[in-house]
Amino acid sequence: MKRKLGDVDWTSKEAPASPPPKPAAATPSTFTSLALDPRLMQAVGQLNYVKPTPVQAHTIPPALEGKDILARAKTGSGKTAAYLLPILQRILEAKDAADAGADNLTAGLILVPTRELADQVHKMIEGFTTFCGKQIRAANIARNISDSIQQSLLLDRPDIVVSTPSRAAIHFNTETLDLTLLRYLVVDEADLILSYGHENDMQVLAGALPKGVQTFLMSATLTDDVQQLTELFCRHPFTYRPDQKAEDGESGGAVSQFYISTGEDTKFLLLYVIFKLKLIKGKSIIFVADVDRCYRLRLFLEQFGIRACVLNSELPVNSRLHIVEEFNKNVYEIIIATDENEIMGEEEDDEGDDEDDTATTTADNNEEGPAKPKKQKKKQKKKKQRKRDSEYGVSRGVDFQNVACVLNFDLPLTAKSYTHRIGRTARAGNAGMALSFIVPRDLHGKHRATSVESTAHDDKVLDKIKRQQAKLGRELAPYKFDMKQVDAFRYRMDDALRAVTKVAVQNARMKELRQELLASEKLKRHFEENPEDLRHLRHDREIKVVRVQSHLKRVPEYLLAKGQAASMVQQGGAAGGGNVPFKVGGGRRRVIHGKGKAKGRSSKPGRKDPLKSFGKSKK
Ligand SMILES: Nc1ncnc2c1ncn2[C@@H]1O[C@H](COP(=O)(O)OP(=O)(O)OP(=O)(O)O)[C@@H](O)[C@H]1O
Repeated sequence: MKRKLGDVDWTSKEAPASPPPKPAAATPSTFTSLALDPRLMQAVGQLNYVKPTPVQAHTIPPALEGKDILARAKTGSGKTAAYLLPILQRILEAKDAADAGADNLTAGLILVPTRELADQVHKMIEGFTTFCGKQIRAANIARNISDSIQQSLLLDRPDIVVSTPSRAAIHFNTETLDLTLLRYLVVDEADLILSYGHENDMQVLAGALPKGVQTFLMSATLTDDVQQLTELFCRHPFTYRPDQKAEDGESGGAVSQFYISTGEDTKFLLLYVIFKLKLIKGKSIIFVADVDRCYRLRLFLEQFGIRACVLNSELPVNSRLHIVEEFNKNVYEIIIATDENEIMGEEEDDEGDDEDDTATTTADNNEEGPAKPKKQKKKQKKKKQRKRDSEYGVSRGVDFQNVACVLNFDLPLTAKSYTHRIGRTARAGNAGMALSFIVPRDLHGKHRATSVESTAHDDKVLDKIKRQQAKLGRELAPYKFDMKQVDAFRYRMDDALRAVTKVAVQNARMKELRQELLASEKLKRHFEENPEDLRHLRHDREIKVVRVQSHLKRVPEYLLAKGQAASMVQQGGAAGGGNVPFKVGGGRRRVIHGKGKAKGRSSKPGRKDPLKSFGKSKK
């Protein structure tokens, strides 16, 4: 266990050899056949889990036998329960058998890269232990609470500690986190943990583990980092790494992926049309390149009466957690998010990167990353001055529930970021769509809305994404709007965009931050005491820093009348490009696919193509 991260030769990207997963026949198809404790089974039932997902079915049995687990399974496939259930089962067994000291030791340590994830995992533990009385106690020490509270939580020797590596290492060093009797270690989002700058902390923790700890490494992609951690923490792990096509087929819920080639200004136009006419049915997450862009989009949409929340590393952690919580309760329909930590961490993918593309592993690479052009470095330096939370993460691991569409308003800089972003939809077997705006080289620069550096790379990144997705048997299809119809909305877009000046964006950013800092204090109490008293605290209030143009809030009839006959969408050229993605919902509704040749026709009888009927919209 005392090996150093740097000791390992990572020239091969293959995971260490291990037996292949057992054949499907040997895997349990129901939770009952997993023979879990009745208290856990009751919770599973309450959570409406009908049967184990493939990763759960394959890994829970060997985990219950005490084997180390290395699991690579797609985003949203249920990896959290795949490690929590066997750990909880074994802790309950130990307690029932009145194992010496079982009541007074920290048996499980779960390491996650971000605070968002720590919160989520802790909530899942609470969910699974609902019927265990006080038998199992878990503490989340990544939370924004004072050191003294963290210490008192740890001194109480919770059965399970959920933490980021840095928090865990701090408490280990001050001897408040006692790992001497640890039995289970989980590294969740293992492909990320090093790229979040946790290398030194992982090293400290690896050296602190007692012999015989059972390790779980869970990841959506297999990178060199995962391999590095495997060597460091695992003993001949049982490896679950299904063929991606089979995985999609088995678990359902693959993401339908589309892209639209467009100019920078037209991105705003399409955004306005898509959301004002409610062309997407259900909740959406819009990803943008940086914090300013969050507010630019929010102010832009606000002028049309479209409310959205922003989510970025600048907001206090309590606000961020509350926003995700409320979004999952369907209080909000649109989140505009940045994933700046990922962008900072991995500006450059190597040519030919695939799903296993390499994340950087320097301890502080949230800020530095690999060598970059001077201009980029300068920009980063500027960003560094802003107060960012390096343990913020939204595109990875966070369980946004029932997201119909991930809209990449700005394309990410790497294919890996793309994979994680689109993983926020089509979770737990649901359908979902990813739509990406691409600014091709020839349209780059022909705009005045804003200059975002990332757009200069869109062509290149799109190629990488396509190659990566093709390897997984998935495809990105072009999607074309009938721009004649869309253009009828352009002057309104122009009016709105003109009002969103740089100063307005800065004011909005400051105003929001002030408000959220105030809210954060309330939220702190809320999280500690009573979750019910903050229903009214909304994060999508109008920011009101630009002049009100009330005419923009409604769409005149004459614009809608034009849409009666023809669909606003022209079907795309590539195979599968005829899909009409814009009717994706939460729950278990499936994407409606058009037939491809017939304009906008739904493949399901009795259901209308929403784009075709947009002329009748009551906007
Ligand atoms: N057996 C199941 N049946 C139904 N829903 C499930 C099941 N297992 C997990 N889920 C739900 O699926 C969603 C995704 O699970 P989870 O967050 O564990 O996925 P993940 O694989 O860790 O995703 P990511 O890689 O993005 O972190 C959660 O809302 C979870 O409650």
